[in-house]
Amino acid sequence: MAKRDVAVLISGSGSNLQALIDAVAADPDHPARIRLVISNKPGVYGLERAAAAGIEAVVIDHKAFPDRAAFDAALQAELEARGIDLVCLAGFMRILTAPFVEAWTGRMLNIHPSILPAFKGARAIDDALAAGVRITGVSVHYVVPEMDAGPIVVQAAVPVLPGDDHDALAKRIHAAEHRIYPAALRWVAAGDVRLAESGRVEHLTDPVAINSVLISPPALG
Ligand SMILES: Nc1nc2c(c(=O)[nH]1)N[C@@H](CN(C=O)c1ccc(C(=O)N[C@@H](CCC(=O)O)C(=O)O)cc1)CN2
Ligand SMILES: NCC(=O)N[C@@H]1O[C@H](COP(=O)([O-])[O-])[C@@H](O)[C@H]1O
Repeated sequence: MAKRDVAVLISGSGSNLQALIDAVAADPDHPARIRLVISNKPGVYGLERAAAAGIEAVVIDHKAFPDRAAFDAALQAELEARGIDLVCLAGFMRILTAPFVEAWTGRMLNIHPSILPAFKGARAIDDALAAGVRITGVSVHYVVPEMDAGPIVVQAAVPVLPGDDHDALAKRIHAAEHRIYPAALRWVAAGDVRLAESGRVEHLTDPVAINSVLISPPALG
């Protein structure tokens, strides 16, 4: 089966990008290959991670465009030029326009630091802390025009511990993200998980096997 050509879109540190890079590099038979990294911000550490992995990286600075549609058109041109057929948003912090997202229906994933639909948006970890929940988590979902409303591929629970501040919870959240995003990429790239015409996510592999591996929260602390 031909490998899926993947682009990873970032805006910052790129720890999820690194988790995807490491997972793909660890398996010569991985169904995906990361061909391109795109950042909407210059100078971010994720670009150094791409360079260290020998992956082509480009900056498409959203501030250089008059509006979202123009920025998204530049993204689309870059993705088409390189024959990308699967996009992973990994800490990519720009809301994308509906025409762009609809062109990638079923072929664009996002990692979000909450158990969606709870705590949508750019401040999910702080919002969970402010809400006083004892359990939060992480979600991988297909991207749809409505922000963080796409069909769920997989979720994992992450406990909120007494005394947690943003950094303590973020560390635990990231550890869970770095486990479930590589798993989700493998399943989608292999065709074990797909978005049906109905809008439902179909797990062609035994969903119990998938979810039982991933629900267990990471080690506490
Ligand atoms: N059309 C969609 N675009 C994006 C989605 C989506 O589901 N549909 N997911 C986001 C990722 N995301 C949460 O997971 C998210 C990222 C950024 C924001 C946001 O408010 N961005 C602001 C700028 C914030 C900043 O620059 O720090 C904005 O775009 O004006 C909300 C949710 C990616 N895109
Ligand atoms: N709403 C989107 C959002 O909050 N995304 C979050 O940004 C972080 C990026 O970290 P990284 O750059 O180290 O991968 C991740 O925790 C990701 O879930």
